[in-house]
Amino acid sequence: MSFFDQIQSRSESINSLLCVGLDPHQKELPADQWSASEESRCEAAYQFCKRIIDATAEHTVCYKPNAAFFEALGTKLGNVTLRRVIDAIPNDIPVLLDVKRGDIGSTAAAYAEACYEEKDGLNAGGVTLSPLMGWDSVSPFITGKYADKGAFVLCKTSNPGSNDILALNLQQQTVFEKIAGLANEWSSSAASDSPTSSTTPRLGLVVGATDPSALSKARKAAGSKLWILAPGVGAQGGDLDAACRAGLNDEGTGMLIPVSRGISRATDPAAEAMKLKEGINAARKAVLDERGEKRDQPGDSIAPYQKEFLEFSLKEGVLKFGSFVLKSGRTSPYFFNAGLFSSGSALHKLGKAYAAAIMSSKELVDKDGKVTFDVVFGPAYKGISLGALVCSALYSDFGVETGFAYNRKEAKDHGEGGILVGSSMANKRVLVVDDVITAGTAIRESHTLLQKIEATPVGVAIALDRAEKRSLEDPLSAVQAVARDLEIPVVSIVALPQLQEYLKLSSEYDEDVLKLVTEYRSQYGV
Ligand SMILES: O=c1ccn([C@@H]2O[C@H](COP(=O)(O)O)[C@@H](O)[C@H]2O)c(=O)[nH]1
Repeated sequence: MSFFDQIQSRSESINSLLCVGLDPHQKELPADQWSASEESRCEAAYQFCKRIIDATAEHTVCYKPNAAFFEALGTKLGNVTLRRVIDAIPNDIPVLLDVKRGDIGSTAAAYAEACYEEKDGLNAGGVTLSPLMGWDSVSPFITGKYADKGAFVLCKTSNPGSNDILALNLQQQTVFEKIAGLANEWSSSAASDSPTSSTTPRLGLVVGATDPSALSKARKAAGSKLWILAPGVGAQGGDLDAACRAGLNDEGTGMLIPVSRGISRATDPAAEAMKLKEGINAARKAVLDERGEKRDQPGDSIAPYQKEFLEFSLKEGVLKFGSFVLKSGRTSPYFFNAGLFSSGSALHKLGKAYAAAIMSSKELVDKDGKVTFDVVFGPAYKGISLGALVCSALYSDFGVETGFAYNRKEAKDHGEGGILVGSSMANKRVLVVDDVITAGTAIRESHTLLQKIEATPVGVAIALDRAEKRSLEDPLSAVQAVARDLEIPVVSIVALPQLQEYLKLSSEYDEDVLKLVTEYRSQYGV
């Protein structure tokens, strides 16, 4: 079983997200033993760790010895003691060696041997790494003969100094968000190279429990599959509830809370570990209940990605409030023009919002978390760029690999010819991506085209669903009519209820705007 599979399976079987740290600080060892000799220092450190292991084994998902404290014991026996400690850990408990390595590929390969080799190395199952030297410094730890190992890369560490570099702003995101996104990409590409083609992640992130806002951004940037190691609860003062709210994935897991001094300095480490495990589980339950309640508010609640989408749509002028006469003759208090998404940052965010909507939908993701389509199809013209953005964001944010195809409006009679370009769609399940559905004509045309080439259309993703009746005599919206006639789900990033909800929560708009949108919804909404 791979490292992260072991973490997952042990976490489930003992119902815990606790990771016990093994840090034999000099201060915690008897002073006379420390000063007597390297041998006695090492024996004291070993006994210190063994006592914690014996007291906490039933509560911890894994153990995290920090190499620094063992190196500090002495050059003769420091590493030997670390290996003795690792050997004292029961076989069914994974060992995460906190070494924070990072070096050029050939040196990283030597570090990996030292950390992982069973005979002459430390026999760890996973490690912590610095990602700042890039993919070639990380890959030796998780590919080739170490494909079953795993690594947590430093993303936004728990110390105050983590703001000096990791929180700096790049063009569209912070350094740590960039790291989170890269870790997701690296993890997927490492997994796709493997002969077993397992989709289990190979990488996780270290994001301090001391910064819940960073935790939430890192979770968003990394997607829901990567495990986050969130140190800082206990001696560093991190807020457990806030950290869980920000970092847990949709299933209320995907996060390990490592605690070292908070356990080793307790008078009863066993009781403290149990208390921590239960405290973490109570926080998980509260978060899931909170999220469940939100989900239960039919149609109106607004997810973070939806709020963000509305915010940047307003900023870009794509979404406007005012008085707009529509083709239908109705006067609408808002107007949405996706053609105005015209900057790199807006397009990047747009793709991410579509991907988040698709991955949050019950209709396009099966119960095992797999998408129900093989190819993303962008119909000409607007759908072409949208489809490409969606396909790319599904991969970068969720590690979901699909094909991409689009059509030309005019068949080409030279070169590759024909009207379809990109991934083959025959006998494949296809998701159609477009901006909005007005009358539904374009989507119906795409549907006919796909059926002609023996592709199976399985859904449509759009940016905004106006969710309004087509006419007062026809109670269905254009989206509902498409879904009914074509018998496929239509998923949107947002619909009219979220727009209304956004206005309720936002302090930026005049109350009149909310009033007009509310009136419009009650008059025309489905
Ligand atoms: O961002 C980070 C990365 C690693 N650590 C390590 O975790 C433990 C925390 O010890 P506590 O006693 O629970 O505070 C320690 O080994 C650190 O080196 C971290 O704290 N923050």
